Amino acid sequence: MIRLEHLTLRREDSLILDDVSLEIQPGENWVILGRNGSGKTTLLEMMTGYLFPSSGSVTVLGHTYGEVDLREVRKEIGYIGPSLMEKLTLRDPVWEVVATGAFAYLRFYQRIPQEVKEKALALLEDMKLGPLAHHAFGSLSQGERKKAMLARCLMVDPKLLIMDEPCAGLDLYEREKMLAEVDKLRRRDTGVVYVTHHVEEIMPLFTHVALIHGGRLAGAGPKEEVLNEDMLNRVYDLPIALEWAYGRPWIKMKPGGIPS
Ligand SMILES: Nc1ncnc2c1ncn2[C@@H]1O[C@H](COP(=O)(O)OP(=O)(O)OP(=O)(O)O)[C@@H](O)[C@H]1O
Repeated sequence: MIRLEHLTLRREDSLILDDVSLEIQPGENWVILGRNGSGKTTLLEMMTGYLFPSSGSVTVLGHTYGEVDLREVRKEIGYIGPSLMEKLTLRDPVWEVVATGAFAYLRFYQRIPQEVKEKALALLEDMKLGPLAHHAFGSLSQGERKKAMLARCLMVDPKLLIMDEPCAGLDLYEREKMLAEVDKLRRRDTGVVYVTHHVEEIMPLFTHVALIHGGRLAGAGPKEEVLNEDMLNRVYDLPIALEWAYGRPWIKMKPGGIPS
């Protein structure tokens, strides 16, 4: 589904990505985990074709970037990230913001087909946002906006869904509601790539983890293999205790990590 081969990105004197290779097969759902500034967003932007590597190649859904019309590839990819959220019109009704996903528009300037409206309303209903469908998008809480963004992506039944920290800024309750919706993606034939800082967001839906550290892949593979205390201690430079419960990994901090 995605093949990244020897990706390197240089900016001025720094190496932002350093020889990253990763293969994501159909049926796998991946989390990209790493500290601030480790290169996670850069990697996602290469998968969506918004950024090109200094060297290496990116193949997504069978298309090698640089050889295809990226607009065509993007029709098959859903994306949730901070940059898109900022562009949406806050006074538009929620259902209309969701419906724009059918055409990859930011706003409608023409009549919206009835079947598109019905699909948007059904997706909102499924996410328990039905009662808010006719409210202004800007009146929603942060968590409700994120769920509406997910509904917007699902308007086209994407083959691949790329999510950049969708739970950032959410309180515990809103985060868990969002994660429950993310986990429901198991019912669909959509591959998911999900960037986060937080180990506990790795829901049962996810099969694989890539740990990125200083622009290099520190580990990549089935989540139970990659997520171990040695690896986390190394990447986060903290004495971390890891536990699996309810199908999710959780971390606890052992004392003595940060010098006082
Ligand atoms: N255009 C640029 N020019 C120079 N440096 C850049 C540029 N874009 C990103 N960087 C640097 O590359 C590194 C990786 O950035 P990136 O946004 O991919 O990290 P991240 O893992 O997503 O971080 P965070 O978790 O904080 O969002 C950072 O050190 C950042 O400052």
